[in-house]
Amino acid sequence: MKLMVLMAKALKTEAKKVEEMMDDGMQSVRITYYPPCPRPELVVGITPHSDASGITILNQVNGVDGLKIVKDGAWLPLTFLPHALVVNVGDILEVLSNGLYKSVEHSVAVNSEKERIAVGFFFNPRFDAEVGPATDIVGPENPAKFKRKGMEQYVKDYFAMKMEGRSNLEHMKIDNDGCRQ
Ligand SMILES: O=C(O)CCC(=O)C(=O)O
Ligand SMILES: [Fe+2]
Repeated sequence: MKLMVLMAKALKTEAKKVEEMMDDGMQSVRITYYPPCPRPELVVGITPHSDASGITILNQVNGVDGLKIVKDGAWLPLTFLPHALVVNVGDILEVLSNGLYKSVEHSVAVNSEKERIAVGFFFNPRFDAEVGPATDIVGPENPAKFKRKGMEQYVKDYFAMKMEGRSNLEHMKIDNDGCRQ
């Protein structure tokens, strides 16, 4: 929550609004177990996606790497620093910032010898909040790039979609000509 509010402050948006949006928000945890595979190049641990969340905090519990992110259009394997957590920008923060923060596309490769265990904590707005660009940063100078919808609808739409690249975010985009899709 604090992190999300600080990131919002950096956008010069009203932090109080973000605080209200996230207060008592939906939080979830995903624990993923990646069994070793002798031919890791033939399998994927998790297919490429961006998280639908505001932010995600990842704890790579047993120190086995595997996370990859897209940076400057290319896949980059990550090494977690010992005892460090990784913080990912999710789709909601990209929408809220009207595209200033970019949600990170990521995937996970499996290890040929070792199992991998990771725990992801997903921080989201409250169910009755609205997901959309912060109203105080959009205007004629910075037209909204994303649609607005209630968090409940956003979650329903997300689960109705295949987890594939940044498809969730594409869904939220407003047409280039400014028309709502
Ligand atoms: O295993 C990881 O490090 C990442 C897992 C992940 O991307 C997710 O649960 O959304
Ligand atoms: Fe993820």
